[in-house]
Amino acid sequence: MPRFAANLTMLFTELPMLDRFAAAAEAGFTGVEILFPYDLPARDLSRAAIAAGLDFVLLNTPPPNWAGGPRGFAAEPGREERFRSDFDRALRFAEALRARHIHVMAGYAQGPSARDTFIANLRWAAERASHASLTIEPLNPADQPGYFLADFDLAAELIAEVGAPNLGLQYDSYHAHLITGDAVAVWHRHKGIIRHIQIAGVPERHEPLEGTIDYPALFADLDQSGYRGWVSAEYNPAGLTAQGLGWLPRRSG
Ligand SMILES: O=C(O)C(=O)CO
Repeated sequence: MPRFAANLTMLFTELPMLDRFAAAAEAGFTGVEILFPYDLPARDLSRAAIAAGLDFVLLNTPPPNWAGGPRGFAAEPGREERFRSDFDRALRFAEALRARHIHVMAGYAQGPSARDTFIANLRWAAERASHASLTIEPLNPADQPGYFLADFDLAAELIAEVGAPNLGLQYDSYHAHLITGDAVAVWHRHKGIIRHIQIAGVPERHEPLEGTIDYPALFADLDQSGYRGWVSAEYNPAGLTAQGLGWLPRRSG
């Protein structure tokens, strides 16, 4: 079985952030991620993760107002300086939290200049954080209209063009389904460069229980394919988080 992480931005929101760590460990998760952890001190988050015995798996580069708002701006021409200072902030958090991955968010821009800007920013970030693992993730255009990265083949192309060993693909089955209609095919097509996985039920983004994607089969396939990364639960629970965890194999470590 893969290792499972809880996305604490979306799961256990019945509790204050620092209490979500213990709840995730109690539920059987062995790792956590937070989309935008920037409104709490990194040392408090780190202490909570250590106290709960959890690995910190992933955080995102900050959006313009740190903990909310649009999804980054790495592909936005003219905002390179802001990208760099915010990337350094993400890096400081990632180091304090010993986070496995930093997800570099593209932001909202289109066309060749956005592509060039994204590539240049990714090259800069990959070199600056050569010891860190960076990811990029296509988001579906219904949820994030105008987001630059909404295509898995484009993401693969960009990763090849940047050519940095520490840059890989973040595959979210929910976004993959909404973008292509076949999330499992996306996994098979791109598994060679996928270094982080997020899951949700489709199309509602609730629990990955039943429906369009056969998750037990996908988990078995991840094992057979030798996937060594994390699988993160990034969904909006339909009710209380703990009541919807029937899909989670109890021992995921
Ligand atoms: O912003 C989103 O919807 C994401 O999936 C981030 O990982």
